[in-house]
Amino acid sequence: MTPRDTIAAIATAAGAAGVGIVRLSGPGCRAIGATLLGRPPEPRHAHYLRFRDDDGDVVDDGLMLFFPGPQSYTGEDVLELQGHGSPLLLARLLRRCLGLGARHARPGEFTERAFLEGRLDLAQAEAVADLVSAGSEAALRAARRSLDGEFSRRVDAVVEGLVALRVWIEAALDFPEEEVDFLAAPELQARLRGVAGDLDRLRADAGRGKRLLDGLHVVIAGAPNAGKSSLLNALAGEERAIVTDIAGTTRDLLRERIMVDGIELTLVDTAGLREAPDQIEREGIRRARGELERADLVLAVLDDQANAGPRLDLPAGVPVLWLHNKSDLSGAPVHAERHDDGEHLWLSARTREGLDALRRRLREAAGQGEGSQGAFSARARHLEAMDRAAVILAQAAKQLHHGAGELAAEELRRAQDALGEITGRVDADALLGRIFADFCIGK
Ligand SMILES: Nc1nc2c(c(=O)[nH]1)N(C=O)[C@@H](CNc1ccc(C(=O)N[C@@H](CCC(=O)O)C(=O)O)cc1)CN2
Ligand SMILES: Nc1nc2c(ncn2[C@@H]2O[C@H](COP(=O)(O)OP(=O)(O)OP(=O)(O)O)[C@@H](O)[C@H]2O)c(=O)[nH]1
Ligand SMILES: [Mg+2]
Repeated sequence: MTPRDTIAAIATAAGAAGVGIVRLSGPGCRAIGATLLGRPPEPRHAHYLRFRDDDGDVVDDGLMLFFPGPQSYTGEDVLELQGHGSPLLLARLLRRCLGLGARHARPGEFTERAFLEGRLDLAQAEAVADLVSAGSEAALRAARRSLDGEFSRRVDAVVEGLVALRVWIEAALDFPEEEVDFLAAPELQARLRGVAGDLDRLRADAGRGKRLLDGLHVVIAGAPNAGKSSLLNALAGEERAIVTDIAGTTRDLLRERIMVDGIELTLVDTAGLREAPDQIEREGIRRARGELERADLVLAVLDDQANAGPRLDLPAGVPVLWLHNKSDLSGAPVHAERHDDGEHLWLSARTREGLDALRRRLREAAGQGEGSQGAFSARARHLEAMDRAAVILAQAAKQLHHGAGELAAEELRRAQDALGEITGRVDADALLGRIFADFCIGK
């Protein structure tokens, strides 16, 4: 292990605040602390002191905390200088530390060191960032769970299942006279299906976790003049989009981050879908279609007076909520109906009647309902790794079926590596040790 240098940064947000913290990590912490305090700092003790420049001028008064490694956030020696939350003061305090031999930390470097020291795995380190940037209570809870290792434990459980399978297969290969029977054993096939099922469930839960973090991507679509832009404005609570009674008003995509009862979501207003007369509008419609492909939820806006207008042609597989707008004109009462093509709501963007019911649906769709219980945060990177592992597992099942044990074992190892990328620790050896401990091949 090469000795690391000592890093320093202002750990608190930019801007004036009650208190601000300069944090250091690395082997120089003890000496820098001793220089500033005039004696070695006691471990985990709050020292009150005056922070001074190298020429003795008082910069600030504040607290010093020294955490000797490995009992610290990074696992290295950590020093914290807690001063008043003035950006100018904190910059001076930081400069003083740099003068004493520390260097400026790169973004994420403290958490990176915590990972390198084995204090956190990769998924947990990512959860630290997700926790800090969470835009909703549910996202916060999910990031908390990932930081506590719930996601990592689920990944490890699947990896453990894979390793156990591989050990079986490899054992079978070592006894060639019994190999064929052993590989074809229904129990082995069933176990492989079991692991694949666990992976599927983990993938689904992680997908939910990702949606919680990213916020729901909601696209408003419909015929021209149906009231799409009016709906965006009503939900945003501000006149963001231009509304006129001219069909074809909206051309560009208009994105709004909105809060619905404390949940953040992205709403996208789009050009009305029709055979457009001009080139600009046609481009707008092309963009609208592209956006629909990426939607988590489509709000399909219909003008409730225009009985059964032309069918909207929406991409398959995207959840749709049908909104019968302008109910104030059609006279239809505000209500909901469930049809074969999904749920239909009657509302009025103008009078705002029915908007609360829509907000409730959005809230449910964002996973803030019952569904978010027990969710953990996850990222696209994690989902991609699980997708790869699932494809490889399907391949392994085929090979096992054909009695190609050697190849199946190799695929299982690749699936394991793919999942290992999530936590960043492919400690197969440790797992193998644990599994071999209660594997009675030698008996
Ligand atoms: N002042 C301050 N507050 C902070 C942090 C920090 O770095 N400084 N954190 C930074 O993100 C978070 C807390 N994370 C931390 C995680 C572990 C340890 C730590 O010292 N762990 C030791 C001791 C455990 C114990 O005494 O029970 C250990 O695990 O061995 C400290 C902070 C949030 N609040
Ligand atoms: N009475 C009534 N009028 C509405 C309602 N919603 C929208 N309108 C009116 O319908 C017209 C079209 O509204 P927009 O919000 O611009 O419709 P749009 O779907 O965005 O139209 P394009 O951008 O052209 O595709 C405007 O005159 C709105 O004031 C509603 O709920 N009730
Ligand atoms: Mg519009």
